[in-house]
Parts: sequence; structure tokens; C-alpha cells
Amino acid sequence: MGKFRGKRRKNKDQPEGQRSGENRAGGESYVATIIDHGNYKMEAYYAAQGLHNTQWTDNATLTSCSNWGEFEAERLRWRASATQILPASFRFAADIPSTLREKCEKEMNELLQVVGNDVVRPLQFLPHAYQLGVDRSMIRKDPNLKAFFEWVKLRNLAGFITRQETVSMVPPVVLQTQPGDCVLDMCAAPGSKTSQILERLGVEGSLIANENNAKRAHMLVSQLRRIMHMNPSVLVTCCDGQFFPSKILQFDRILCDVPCSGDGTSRKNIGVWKTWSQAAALSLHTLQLQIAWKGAANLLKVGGYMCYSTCSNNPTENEAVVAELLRKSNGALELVEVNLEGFKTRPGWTSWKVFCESQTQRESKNKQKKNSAKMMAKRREWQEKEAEAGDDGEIVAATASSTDVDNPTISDEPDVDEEAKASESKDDGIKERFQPTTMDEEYLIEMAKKSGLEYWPSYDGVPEPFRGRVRPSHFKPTDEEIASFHLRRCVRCLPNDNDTGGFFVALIRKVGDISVADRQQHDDLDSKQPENKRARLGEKEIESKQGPGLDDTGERLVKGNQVRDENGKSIQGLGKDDFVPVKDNILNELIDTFGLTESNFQKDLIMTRASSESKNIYYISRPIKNIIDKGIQNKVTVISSGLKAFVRSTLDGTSMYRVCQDAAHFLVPHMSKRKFVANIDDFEKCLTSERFIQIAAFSDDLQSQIRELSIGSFVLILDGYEDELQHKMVVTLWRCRTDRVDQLVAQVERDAIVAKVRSIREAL
Ligand SMILES: C[S@@+](CC[C@H](N)C(=O)[O-])C[C@H]1O[C@@H](n2cnc3c(N)ncnc32)[C@H](O)[C@@H]1O
Repeated sequence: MGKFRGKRRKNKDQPEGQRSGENRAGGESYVATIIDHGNYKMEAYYAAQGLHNTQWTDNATLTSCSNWGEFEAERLRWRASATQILPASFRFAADIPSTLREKCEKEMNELLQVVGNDVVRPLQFLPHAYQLGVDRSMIRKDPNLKAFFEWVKLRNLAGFITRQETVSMVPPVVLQTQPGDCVLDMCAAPGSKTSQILERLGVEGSLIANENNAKRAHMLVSQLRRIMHMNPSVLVTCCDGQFFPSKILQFDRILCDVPCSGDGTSRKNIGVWKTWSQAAALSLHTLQLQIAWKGAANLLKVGGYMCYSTCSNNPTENEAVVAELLRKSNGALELVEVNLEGFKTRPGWTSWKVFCESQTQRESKNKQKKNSAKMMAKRREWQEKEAEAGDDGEIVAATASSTDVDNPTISDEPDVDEEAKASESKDDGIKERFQPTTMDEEYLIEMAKKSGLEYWPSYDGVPEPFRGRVRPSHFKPTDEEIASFHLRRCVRCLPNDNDTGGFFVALIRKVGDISVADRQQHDDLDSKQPENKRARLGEKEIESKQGPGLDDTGERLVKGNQVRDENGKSIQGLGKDDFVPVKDNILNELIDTFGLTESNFQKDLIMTRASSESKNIYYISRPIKNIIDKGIQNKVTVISSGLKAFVRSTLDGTSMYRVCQDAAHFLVPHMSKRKFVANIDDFEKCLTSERFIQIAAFSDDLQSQIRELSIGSFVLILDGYEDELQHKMVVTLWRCRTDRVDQLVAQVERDAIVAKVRSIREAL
């Protein structure tokens, strides 16, 4: 990868190998200002926490830094890496045929040979995943990588590869979902980890992908569709993870990838260097703990695993949350060792320090008001310069690319409460760079204090005005707890260790039941809001903050009449639209039209939505149907499930159902009518960009079969469909009134099928 490194833009004031902001094409002033200035408070905070106290030796062993020189070199390595733009990475979908994948990998290696094969590094912890030595903008702009760029675009579109940040691939690997598992992804949008899990789950398993922001839940649905996993085993819900209903379902595996301050994303989201605040982390700790406790204590089966992860380096959001989970569980939860092959990770911390901004809420609000006009003007100026430089947002990562599954800038948008927002250090007032001169702990604490942070060694010393923001669970565990918690089993990923983003992951196993008393102690955490906060809220507000009331099983109702977006506006059509059985007359029409008469065709898996008047009909997998039957829809809002199977069509002036491409694979084995086998030439003819295809264009055999067909929907399957995974391709078509067919496959899916057909042709 060295070759490409050499091409990166150099910062004058840092030595070779430690250049911050290298390769940040465009947006120069914004990026350079931020990187050169850094964030005194954030850097002082992490130095005082001991983030730079260990280093890797030449033989890949982690040792303590024994002097200031080593400490400083480690700190600069971290700083240089955490400000450098992130290299691109991607993985092959786990559910594509291996012959196809091998062919694609060969293509990839050939295309990269022009620039030296060392530009691509396989990630050993996940087979068929790769990290490049270059970032996305460089792939796009370098003429030597033009062909590779086109290859990535096409393969991504076809669903063969998924662009995903390296560390984001870690939690699903750690979770080790088994086929057939019942899995919950508690905070799922935008869905990169959801899709990674889904690819391995198969149709025997079930996955509930939950997200509390309705808009983002919809984004999740489209991402799942985009990568075309076409798996009916997923149910997308929109609910606050803290209140996810636990009385109807228990899970084998839970992914708890919580909202966080996201300071580990500083390479993608450079704004972190400007807005970092400890108040945000302190506040998020409570939310993270509540979501994770709900998962581990109430939703996880005994013997099940929960993966807790954040893209933050902050112990407040990481080890402090994990430690509190273990503390409250009284031995029912334990940490499991995590091993990521070929990937450098550092152990979790057993000790950390609690800091908090010293400003009172009122002071910081006033300051924020004063600064906001100035800041807005500055930000606009930066943005204009970014636009002039022709940058597309990758640098500041302020905008989301609709085709990038992995988008932590949006995904990690923290749910920080007002108090924390007020304390955000939009401009923390310290203009100088953080440049420590010793690694002495007391000295580093003093530097952190100089940046506006207060420090308390224990909760006892926290003065009353701060007790709202600072809680006992923020503090490090006791010696006895350290011995029993094994917090070193948590995993920390630092940007300078594998040239990635910063990340934290912990695997928790539930080894026993958690007593009702222990469970309730935490379920009721809301009522333990600090007095000053409760006092500010009227009873009504407390009620609305705590969500709606309890249902007849004593569980909190999280299904509202309306789903609201983050601005509180209701989103039409959501919240009331349950999946319901299809009426008999419609079912009979479908069975009759498409010959769905096979004995193993399970009619009850065909469902519709209450509001759709059977216009759209879905195919739901058996495990998901079982979950629906248990009454999940009475408790949470279901955004989507299953695959669209039939749509009532008015083509050619008719009113009849047509088969949808999404669920075609699941219907084809049961169809005895309106289904034909096509050779590869005929099949490819259906994939042109033209909407209509003359029947005369097909081979004689197929022509006569189609001509005999009445107007309406039919499917073509590729010869070999039944026997070979690679040939498992189907297109949905419409026999028109005239002598032609109308192809009903959306462009993006058509492109994916074309790519697959071409790969078969090349192998012929
Ligand atoms: C770190 S991101 C998740 C990223 C996702 N796992 C992925 O890989 O694409 C956290 C997500 O949690 C959502 N969120 C915030 N508060 C939540 C809550 N109380 N319950 C459930 N989800 C929440 C955020 O909207 C955000 O989409």
C-alpha cells in the first residue's frame, strides 16, 4: 500500500508518516483549520484517560509506553491517523454463489495489478472482505483506478459486493449468528450490519431490524432492498429500543449498536474535531445503558449472546456501560473473549477517569447563543469553499450518499439530550494546540481541566450541581468488580492500529436468568432521573418522556397511533398499517391464475397490509409469520416485512395480479402455470433497457408458448434454475394485448441480473 501513500497530499508541519489530513482533496481550508487546530479538550481528555499509554512493538505485542518519547510518538500516530481520510473497504456478499465470487475476486486482482496488488488487503477476520490502501475519492479520481472504480460501481449495484467500513464489519462477525437464529438488531439504520447478518441467516432464521427514527427506518428498508438480499425473514420495526416489547419474543442473538458520540468516525466525519463534548458522552451513557439493559436483561434468551458496540473511543460510552450491565445482572451476564484474526485490537479498560464540562447549563447555553451566529457564518463560509472545491461531502461527510450502505455520519447521529447539546463545545475557547510535554498523569489531568473539564476521582466528590449530569455508573469499577468483570475482554479498535475508524465492541453472554427485581430496578431507570431534571418537567411531560402507558400484559405500549419523524411531524400511513391475511376470494384468484396448487404451498405466508385493500400482497417467511402471530404488531409499529409478491395491475386495461420480482424466487417453485424455462439467449433478451420486447425476437419454442398465453403476468426462469445455484435467475414479464411482452423488472435489479448472466456467459 506504500505506493499510494506516497501520493497523498502532504502537510508541511508534520514528519513523514504522521501527517494529519493527508489526501483530503478539496475542502482544504475547513479540513486544514480543524486538523491544525485540533480539539484541545478532546485530545487532553483522551491523553488523560491513557489512550496513548500503550504501543505495539515490532513483533506485534502491545506494551506500555515507558517514557514520554514513546507516549508522544503513539499520541501523534493516533492523531495523524484519526485525522486522515478513511481508506475504502468492501466485502463480498455471503449469499452469492462461490464460483461467481471467485470470478469477481480474480477480476478485482487483475484490475488492481496496474497499481500494485499491495493496494488491497484481505481482512482475515472476515473471508472475502477487503480494505484498500486508498480512499473512495482517490479511487474515483485516479486514472489508473478508473477501471477498478467502474468495477466497484457495477458489482456494488449487482449486490455482489457491499461497501462497508472495516470496523463496521466487526460486530456481525463477533456475534456469530447461526442459521436459524432469532436475531434482534436494536438500532439498525442505516443497515450495513443488518444486511451482513441477514446474508448469513438464511430463510430458517428471523431478524427483527429495529430503529426508532421513522425516516431512518425507511432508509433501512430501502438499503435492504438495494443490496437485494431478497430475504423474507426480516421484519423492520420502528420503536425506541429501550421499550422494545419483551413479553412475546426472546432472541438467540442481539446486536446493540447504540447511538453514540461517534468520535471514532473522525476520519469520515471531520466535524467531530469541532463539536466533541464530554457532556454528550455522559448523557448518551444513560440511553446506551437503557437500550443495552433492555436487550440483555429482557430480550436475550439464557445462553444467548449480545454484541454491544459503539464507534466511540470514550470509556463513558463503552466500558462504563458494559460494567454497569454486568453489575446489575448479578452474575447473569458475562463477557466473552473476542478474537479477530489478523486484526490488531487492544483490550478494554478496567480503569478510567470521569470528567465533565465545568460550565453550568445556563452558562453554556448563553455562550452557545453568543457563538452561534459567528459559528453559522463560519460554517457557511466553509461549506461554500467546499462546494467551490467541487467536493462531494466525503471530506466533511456532511451529506449522505444514498448508495453507500455504511454511513456513520448519519447513522451515528447521537440522541443527545438538551443539556448535553447545550454543553457541546462548538468553540471551546482554547485556540492553542494540545501539546503535552510529559506523560505524567497529574499533569495530563491538569491539561484536561485547563480545557474546561472538571475532574472527580469518585462519585462522592461530585458536587450537587453536577449530579444531574454525572452518575455513579459513569465511574470505574471497584477492585472486586475489576476481578470479576473481565473488562479486558472488551475490544478497542484504534485508527492507527489497522488504518480504520475507531471502534469498541463487547460480546456478552447471558448465563442465567435475571431476577424480576434486578430487571425492574433498571426498567424503571426513567423514574430515577435526577431530581433537578424531574423538577423541570411537569407530570404530563414526564409521562410523555417515558412513553405511552402500559398494555394489559403490563408492558409499555410503544406503538403509537402515529409515527413521527425527528421533528415531531407525523408520517402519514404509518403506525396503523398491520400485516393481515389475504381474503379468500383474492387468494383463490392467485392460486387459480398462477397454479399455486402444490401441497407444500403455504397460503398463510401470503399477507397484505390492512390499509392497502389487497393492492400489494407480500410473501412472509414462516419464522416471521410466527412472530406476527404472536402479536408483535399490537406492540410495535412494523414498517416492513417479507417481500412484495403480487401487485394488482391495470396494465392493458385489466385488473389482475402480477408477480413481483422481489418474491419471484419464493413463488416460482410453487407455480404450475404462467412459468416458462428460457435459454440464456432468450433470457438475456428480456433484460434490455427497452420496456417492450417483440415476441418474434425469442426462439421459436418460447414464441409459441408465450403466444398461447392470455394477457397478464408470467415468469421466465433461466435454464438450469432448478439444479444450479448460479443459474437461479428469474424475470417477471407481462404478456401484452399486442404481439409483445412488457418486462417488469426495475433498472437496478435488471442490471444486477445482467451482471450475473454475463458472468455465466463468460464461464461457458
Ligand atoms: C450507530 S447507529 C446504528 C448503525 C447501524 N447498526 C448500521 O450498522 O448501519 C445508531 C442508530 O440508533 C438509532 N437510535 C437512536 N436512539 C435509539 C433508540 N432509543 N432506540 C433505537 N434506535 C435508536 C439512531 O437513529 C441510529 O440510526
